[in-house]
Amino acid sequence: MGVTAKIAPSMLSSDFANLASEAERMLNCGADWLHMDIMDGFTTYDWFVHNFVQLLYSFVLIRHFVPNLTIGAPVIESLRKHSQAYLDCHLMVTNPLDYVEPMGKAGASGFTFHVEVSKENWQELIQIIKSKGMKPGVALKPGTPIEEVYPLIEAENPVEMVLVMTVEPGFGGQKFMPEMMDKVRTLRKKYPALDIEVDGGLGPSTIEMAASAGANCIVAGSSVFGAAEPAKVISLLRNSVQQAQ
Ligand SMILES: O=C(CO)[C@H](O)[C@H](O)COP(=O)(O)O
Repeated sequence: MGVTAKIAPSMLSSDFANLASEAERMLNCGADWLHMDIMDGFTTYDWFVHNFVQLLYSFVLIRHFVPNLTIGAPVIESLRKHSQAYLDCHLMVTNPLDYVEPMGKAGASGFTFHVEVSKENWQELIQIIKSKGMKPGVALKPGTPIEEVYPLIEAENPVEMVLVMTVEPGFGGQKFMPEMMDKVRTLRKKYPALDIEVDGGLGPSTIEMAASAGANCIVAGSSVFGAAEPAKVISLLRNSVQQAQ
């Protein structure tokens, strides 16, 4: 396949009050990356707008992307002071462009934005993300067809990773959606050297499906942080990806 396994514990499942030591613990357990979920909140009002005013989507009436609030650039900046790890940042926000500069300054390593909110400006986004020294990635929600990311992979200045969401974005601990594996298989067949990340519900019981479909970057939150021996889970995830290649 020509891609390497990257196991990225989702820090969303960590003890945020002890983020630096949780990060160090994961790296000592064998993590390659630390996955950082940046979310912008989603109120009842936003839900109404999101669901009933879809036609006005392109006029930017959707104010928030997910129904949860997590961390932002200040937390990335704080963590960066304690760790040289690759910080794989997943921006579940409506206006990713607003976050590029602060996230770059804070020390993010990867900046993955959502295709659903970047239809008009993905070229500009990729260019600015790269100019700030970050690796650009594009993510898609379960309901978004895979074809929507092809132009971003085939562009002259392309994204370097595709994140296939295997749960609805917003919360850790949800059930893995096996039907998303068709997207991964299609991507892997079409782009043998592409980094393909999966996120949501990954753990010992679901990794075989993701690995055999062709995913090489594995985000895992509750299965790693909830394990008595996280190192064993990380090692199992890595072995599954390597054996599938
Ligand atoms: O992006 C996310 C939620 O939007 C999380 O990274 C994801 O759900 C990982 O958590 P878990 O492994 O517990 O499902």
